Amino acid sequence: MIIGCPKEIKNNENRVALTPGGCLELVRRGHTVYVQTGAGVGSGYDDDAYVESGAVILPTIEDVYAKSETIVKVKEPIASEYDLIREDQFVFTYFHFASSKPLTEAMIKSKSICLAYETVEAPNGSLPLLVPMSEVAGRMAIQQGANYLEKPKGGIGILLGGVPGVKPAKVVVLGGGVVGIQAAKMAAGLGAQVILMDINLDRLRYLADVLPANVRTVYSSEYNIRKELSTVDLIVGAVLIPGAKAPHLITREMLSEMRDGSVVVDVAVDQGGCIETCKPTTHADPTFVVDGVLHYCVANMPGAVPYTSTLALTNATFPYLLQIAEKGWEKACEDNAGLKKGLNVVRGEIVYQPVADAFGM
Ligand SMILES: NC(=O)C1=CN([C@@H]2O[C@H](COP(=O)(O)OP(=O)(O)OC[C@H]3O[C@@H](n4cnc5c(N)ncnc54)[C@H](O)[C@@H]3O)[C@@H](O)[C@H]2O)C=CC1
Ligand SMILES: CC(=O)C(=O)O
Ligand SMILES: [Mg+2]
Repeated sequence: MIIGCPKEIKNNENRVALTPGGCLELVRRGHTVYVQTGAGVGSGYDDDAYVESGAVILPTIEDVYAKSETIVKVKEPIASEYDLIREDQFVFTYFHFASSKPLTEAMIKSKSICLAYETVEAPNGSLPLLVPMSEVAGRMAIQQGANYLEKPKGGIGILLGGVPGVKPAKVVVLGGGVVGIQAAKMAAGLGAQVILMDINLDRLRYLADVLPANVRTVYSSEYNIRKELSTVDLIVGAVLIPGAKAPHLITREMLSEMRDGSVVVDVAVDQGGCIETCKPTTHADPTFVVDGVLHYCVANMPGAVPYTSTLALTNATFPYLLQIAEKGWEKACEDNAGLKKGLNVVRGEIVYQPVADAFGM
């Protein structure tokens, strides 16, 4: 198979979808690997490392798309890439279709095959290609939240853990999945008073068992969320309904109950965000203020820590890429029902129901 790995072009996206180690495994098995020059630099891999692993370096993104049957990348194609993707080309990456109608329409029009990392399922129903980046983003959410709570950054001016004799900050985490548990652990470790909300009672039982005493689990409802708004310092948005547009757990109207200088970090922004006022931001310009509340809504948080994220991501994606390379995507999906769940758009049609529902298509 001919596999191409372009350089990511989203703002401050420093991850790369294929490491030299992965490249070596593919080339050994007789596959051809094209890597765009500089694709790995942000993650610590120069072109020479790929050449030593048997890859061919191409000078432009156009070359990579034109010469490859399969494209493996990290983030969703952005507008300048839409026209590079062609009929029958197989694209393996994060897509987050439900948050972007233009992307969905462009991929339908391309007649390519789009297999989205974020909806691939493991036999136990977990999302193995989302988990590692959610682990990164969950941890980062607290680092970022703590930073923006500082006064010079626009925050209310509170230290997450407080100090002896002075109370800590209050952190509310909406969604107790992978992002949620990592965020809660980090915030608790720093000494904050943490409230972790979910609607899955079994999950709440588990969270209550494994998390420290300064994390309180609460059933997620509008009533329970509203009760915290006037006293919360930091809210982390971490809900997910796989493949679907995120539900708005905090509406524009509810936001007005929060204090000036309080912070929301809506990690769920890649699926549209669970705070109504959230809109995607970049690492270059990560925040904006609505009604006195500082919003951090970066859609590619792990892109800022590529030395961690590239390895964590490719450890998970590579075994699937190998199945696709060895068998072709159709046979690989036939043999692996969880991989097949990643198919979102195939040759001009949406094949993933929550994406179709998001746009009434
Ligand atoms: N911005 C970024 O850079 C990144 C964003 N993400 C995103 O973070 C979000 C969360 O991902 P994960 O934690 O991996 O998902 P997950 O599936 O592990 O957890 C989601 C949790 O939300 C809960 N939930 C659903 N509806 C709820 C409600 N109404 N109230 C409270 N909880 C509710 C579920 O029960 C589940 O426990 C996703 O949108 C994911 O794509 C992940 C990584 C990076
Ligand atoms: C999952 C996601 O949005 C990211 O890793 O950038
Ligand atoms: Mg206000």
